[in-house]
Amino acid sequence: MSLPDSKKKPALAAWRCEFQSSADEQAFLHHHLVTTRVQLRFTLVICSLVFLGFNITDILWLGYSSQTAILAGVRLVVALAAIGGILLLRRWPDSIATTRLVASMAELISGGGFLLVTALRSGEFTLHAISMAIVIIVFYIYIPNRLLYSAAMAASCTLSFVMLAAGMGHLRPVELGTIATMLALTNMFGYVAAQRYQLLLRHEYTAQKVLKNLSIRDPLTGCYNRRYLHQQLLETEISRAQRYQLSLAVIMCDLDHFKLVNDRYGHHGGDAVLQHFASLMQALTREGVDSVVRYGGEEFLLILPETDLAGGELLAQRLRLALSAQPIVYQDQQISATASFGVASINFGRSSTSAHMNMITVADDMLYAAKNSGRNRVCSRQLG
Ligand SMILES: Nc1nc2c(ncn2[C@@H]2O[C@H](COP(=O)(O)OP(=O)(O)OP(=O)(O)O)[C@@H](O)[C@H]2O)c(=O)[nH]1
Repeated sequence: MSLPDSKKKPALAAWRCEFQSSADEQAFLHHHLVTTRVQLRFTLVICSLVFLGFNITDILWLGYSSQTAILAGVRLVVALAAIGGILLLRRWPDSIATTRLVASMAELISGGGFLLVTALRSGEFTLHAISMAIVIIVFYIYIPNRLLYSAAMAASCTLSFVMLAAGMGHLRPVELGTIATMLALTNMFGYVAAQRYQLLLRHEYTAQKVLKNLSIRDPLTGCYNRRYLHQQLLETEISRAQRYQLSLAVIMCDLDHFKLVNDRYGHHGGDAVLQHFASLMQALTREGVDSVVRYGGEEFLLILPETDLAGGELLAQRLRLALSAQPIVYQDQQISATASFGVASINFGRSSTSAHMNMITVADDMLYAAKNSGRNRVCSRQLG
């Protein structure tokens, strides 16, 4: 388990505007999923209403003709696809893949529908170019999708539009060139705006994570603090062990004669010993499973899920030996340190008592038994 670094910022890929680590990106997407779904639903509703609403302009331009009926059909298909997307989002609310699929389908179908409308109303390409610019902005900004997907959809839609305009629009070269340039610029500014927005969201997420980390950890050692232990950690681990009828062990440990270390090497020397001991505990425990808490000044608590008494004792002995085996180097001096350990474990599969209520107290009693019997040793007791 590595010592968490609250100042470390995850790297971002500039063009994709995603975290370079896919684990970080997935965590961010999950964190943002509810907002993304609300935004996507809102966009689908508004876009399909606008799409349907433009039926009026079809009638105004073409009257009641077979072309108008086809256009109405196209618009209806786009609106129905949007409703299908909303239903999919409701069916799989926790799926990032579904959200992306719906966003991409929305871009594909609305882009295709829009191109069909322009082809069927081919006399108004200059006006359609304005709508095309709006469609590009909607793709980049309002449909929450992977930036690369949005960019690909917007660019291919633009290209198809320009080709349609060239083939069917009866435009002079200068008009066609102006439309193409204007739409290329719209793509460029849309991309830049989306890029800034995506980066901003990820910076904000990183800042929130750093702040959360700072609020639950001890600044000197990087271990969890006692407030986090009592507010969340202990209850979470006990409930999980109870639910799945598992063993849970805790180790209370305390550096021996630490006052003497401070007296001899100064407070900073003492701090170096605390940091060394903390990083030993972080290194020898399971990352993402075990928790190391700074319980008091030079007292630490380890919470070890799915660990029986023998497992807890083994870890405590390993830590004890690792600490005593190697002196800590501090400003060209070597500081020898030892610690005492109290282990308590409970098996929720066998225990029907409320013995876990005083688990920490028992570990603390064992720690003082270790201190009283000479220090630099491990004492343990099974609960329940
Ligand atoms: N350097 C440093 N010292 C600390 C910190 N927090 C607590 N201490 C010191 O830790 C020492 C604890 O001393 P005691 O409680 O007497 O215990 P001890 O000397 O370790 O003796 P035993 O626990 O009985 O082996 C005190 O001198 C505290 O000032 C800290 O963050 N940094």
